Amino acid sequence: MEGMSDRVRAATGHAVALDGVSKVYGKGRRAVAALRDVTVGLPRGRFTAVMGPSGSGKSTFLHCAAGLDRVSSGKVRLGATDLTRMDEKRLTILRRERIGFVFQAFNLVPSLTVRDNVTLPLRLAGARIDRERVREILARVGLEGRAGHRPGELSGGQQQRVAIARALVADPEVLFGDEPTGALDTMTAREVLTLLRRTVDELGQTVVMVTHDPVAASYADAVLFLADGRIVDTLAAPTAGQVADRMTKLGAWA
Ligand SMILES: Nc1ncnc2c1ncn2[C@@H]1O[C@H](COP(=O)(O)OP(=O)(O)OP(=O)(O)O)[C@@H](O)[C@H]1O
Repeated sequence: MEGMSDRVRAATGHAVALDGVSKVYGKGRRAVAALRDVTVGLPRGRFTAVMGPSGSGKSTFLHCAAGLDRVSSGKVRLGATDLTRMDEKRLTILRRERIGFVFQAFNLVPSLTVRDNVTLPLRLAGARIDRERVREILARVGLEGRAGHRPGELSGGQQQRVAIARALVADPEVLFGDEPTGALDTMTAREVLTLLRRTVDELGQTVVMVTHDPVAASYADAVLFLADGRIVDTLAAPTAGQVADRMTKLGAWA
């Protein structure tokens, strides 16, 4: 019965929900509150961007939401699963099976081919590798014909697309991106953002992305604005101009 209600919940609502989440780094006089009582739901099948001035808590938010970092208080739920009650071992398995992560620095294994980089999470999990699915994912990210190449033989944009394929291969409930276009030139960044947008529109993927770039944020369905560890604003159907205005009001470019 519990499985049934999980599935009903899974069909709608929030892929990830934070409830009264605070995160404090360090102790005593050196303590830094990176998140302060954050309550928010990240809608399933949507693309959410997270913005805010430097040091506002964006990376901390992403890491807490993805189970990469522990919260100090409050709850984080992935679907119906409370991450804050899990031990390290179960969290590691959960991240591997249910979460995808894309970083600014791609984080590919240089000695492995594109195909082996993409299938690495499956092999680590001891899961069966469906060759047809791997082919399909490589085609989706525009890297058919590159499966045998190594990362060093690819452009930055292509390497990030390998990282996206690797993040998608286990069919994660949420794909998190921490400045995924931060190391790319404008044109290449657009290609990567278009790819992320298509995974939402065509696959129903949930995507949550931290960015500094108002144009990147404009690819999302909604933007959350953080300042000093709190969510201070949201914007639906954002344009780059609107996002830049809000960031200016937050003093982000000062
Ligand atoms: N490991 C840590 N130890 C101590 N303080 C930390 C740690 N990580 C982050 N902080 C502090 O927490 C606050 C939020 O940091 P966070 O990296 O989440 O911000 P951000 O919005 O992602 O910043 P940026 O845009 O500059 O990357 C900052 O004041 C930062 O100095």
